[in-house]
Amino acid sequence: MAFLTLKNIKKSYYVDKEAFPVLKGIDLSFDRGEFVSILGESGGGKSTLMNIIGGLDRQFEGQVTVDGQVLDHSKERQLDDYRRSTVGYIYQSYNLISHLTVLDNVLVALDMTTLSRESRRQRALQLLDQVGLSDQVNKHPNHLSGGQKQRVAIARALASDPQMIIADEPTGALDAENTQEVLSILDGIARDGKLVIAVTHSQEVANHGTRIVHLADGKIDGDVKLKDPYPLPQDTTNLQARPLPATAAYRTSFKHLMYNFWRNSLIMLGTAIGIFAVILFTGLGNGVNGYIQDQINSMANPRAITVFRNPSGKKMSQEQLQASLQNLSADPESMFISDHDIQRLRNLSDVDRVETGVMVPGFRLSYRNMQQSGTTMTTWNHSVTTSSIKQGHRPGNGEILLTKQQAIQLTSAKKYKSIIGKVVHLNFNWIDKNGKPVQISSDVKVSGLSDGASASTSLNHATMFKLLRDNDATTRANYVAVFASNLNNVQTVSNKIDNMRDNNNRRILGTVTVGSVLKTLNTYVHLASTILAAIAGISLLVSALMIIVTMYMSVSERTKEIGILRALGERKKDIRRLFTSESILIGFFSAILALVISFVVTFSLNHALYHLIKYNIVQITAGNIIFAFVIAIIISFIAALLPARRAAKLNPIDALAAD
Ligand SMILES: Nc1ncnc2c1ncn2[C@@H]1O[C@H](COP(=O)(O)OP(=O)(O)OP(=O)(O)O)[C@@H](O)[C@H]1O
Repeated sequence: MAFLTLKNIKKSYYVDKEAFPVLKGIDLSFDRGEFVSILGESGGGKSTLMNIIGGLDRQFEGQVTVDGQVLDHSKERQLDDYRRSTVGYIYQSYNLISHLTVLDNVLVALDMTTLSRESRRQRALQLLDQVGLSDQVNKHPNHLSGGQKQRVAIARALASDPQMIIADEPTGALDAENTQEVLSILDGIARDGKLVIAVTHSQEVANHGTRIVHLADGKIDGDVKLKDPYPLPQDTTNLQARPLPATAAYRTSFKHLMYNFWRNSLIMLGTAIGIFAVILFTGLGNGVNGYIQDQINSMANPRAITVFRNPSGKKMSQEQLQASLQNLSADPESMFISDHDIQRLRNLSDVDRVETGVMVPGFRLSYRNMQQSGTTMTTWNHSVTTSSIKQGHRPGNGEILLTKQQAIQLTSAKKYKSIIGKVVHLNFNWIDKNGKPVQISSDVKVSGLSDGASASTSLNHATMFKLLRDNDATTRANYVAVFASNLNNVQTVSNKIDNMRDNNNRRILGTVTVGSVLKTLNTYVHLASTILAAIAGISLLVSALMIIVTMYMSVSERTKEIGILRALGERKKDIRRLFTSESILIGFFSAILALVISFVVTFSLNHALYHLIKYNIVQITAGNIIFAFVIAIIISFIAALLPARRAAKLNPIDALAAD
């Protein structure tokens, strides 16, 4: 049984629905060990026939049987396997892949065999040695002569050890010497027991073979046997073919990326700038958030919840509650918190400590002949951090902490610090147990000065209570500082306090937390950094468009390569992956570049601003880095989808015909 049989092959091309018959019923059979030349006039359909035999053309009538198996042209997969394992192509115009070295051009075919990586390399080197190119393996094709190029193409065609070599005018572009060399190589291939079918215009070339088939007007009009086919060798173990592994696609993409290094570097730089902007703005958002938190925490204990009486009995916002503090002077009694309620606060879960305090809405200070009126004086509690004391220390027994402003008013802008340690006279009104007004007045020593913003004028608890008791004033608390056991509990505890009800189901207490102020601030910062990151996202979108354009350009530049790879047996999927993998590599390297830029800029910004704010204002987290990589890879993958799809859909014959 013949190795290859063609039965009644008919093929027409259609131009504007008009059929142009090219092959009009071809019946041929070929054996291994034959070197068949196909002769015929130009336009006679020789290349068309070769494409059908080679499994590149699926639109024809008739039957092709190879090694006893009928090729099913409706099954693309089967044809891919057939081209990969059974056919090797040699073209007039060599069709080497220009961005790959001579060695890599041969390895492209070997990647689709089951040989180990090292064996593939060894085989490629051995084949190149056979065609006399062992000293050219690392050159790129454009540095080779025509004859050398054709020998690389022959080595590539033989790489996967196919049973059949199809050569379309293999010597058409070669001089006499190179023609002789190529012909003797082809002859050697047939001697090795393979079927060689070569299309040629030259009778002289044709005479080299074992058989000449003549094609005219779409039919066979001559079939002359010059010699017997070469005998088949005893050892017929063939290489096993396999589909192209993904790693090979990534390797080829990487090489292509490197081949167009400068162009790709610019694209990566463009993409990296977009990713960098996203990283920077999110890092800046983190930094500003942290900075504000740090600032507030240095002034007030974030676990502290300041509790006041809720005079309305209804739900109140923090602002409404603070506004209601004017009741402290208008109706002080309405603001006292009962012992029972304080006990309820102490009984709450997740609470570390409860400190009762008194807040006095107005007071007067005198020092020597200077007078000063203040609006709020409180008992010192642990919600205020000592860092808000700028000079001196927190008030001890018989002491008072003033604000810097008060000190200036009682002395002068220059000598205000001199008041620390001096005795001032304090005077304020409060009420007794029956609600009658009481005047309180006493000498107190200035312990220190606060910045005024985070700590008001304060006495310690013992001093305040002693003053009140000595003057028969009530010592009932009108505010309580409650400390949550940890930061995460602040909101829950605060909500519980806000929700405490009396017998009439009216709310009793209201809370003020630093955390909620912080939360509002952070919401704004978060919003601002999200907006900035979204703007940066637009530049990412531009980067994605840039990748799409580049990939489309790459597809049209590499159309011929797509044809070559399809002829070698690559599937549509492999072609798609060729482009998606390149794009993903671009995304990946862009992300690395973006990270380098981000770290340099972050370091410089933080370094430049540190002495101003004592804080690293840009803070890039591991999450930001992972996000940058994920987004870069997703964007580059999506950007490559359409171009890759277009590449995969190309008809291999049209792709091979591309310039
Ligand atoms: N895609 C196509 N669409 C329409 N007509 C085509 C197409 N490809 C080839 N043809 C036509 O089919 C005929 C046969 O072409 P083919 O390339 O097979 O001839 P050939 O014998 O190989 O010619 P040559 O020796 O000049 O290379 C020619 O007339 C050509 O114009």
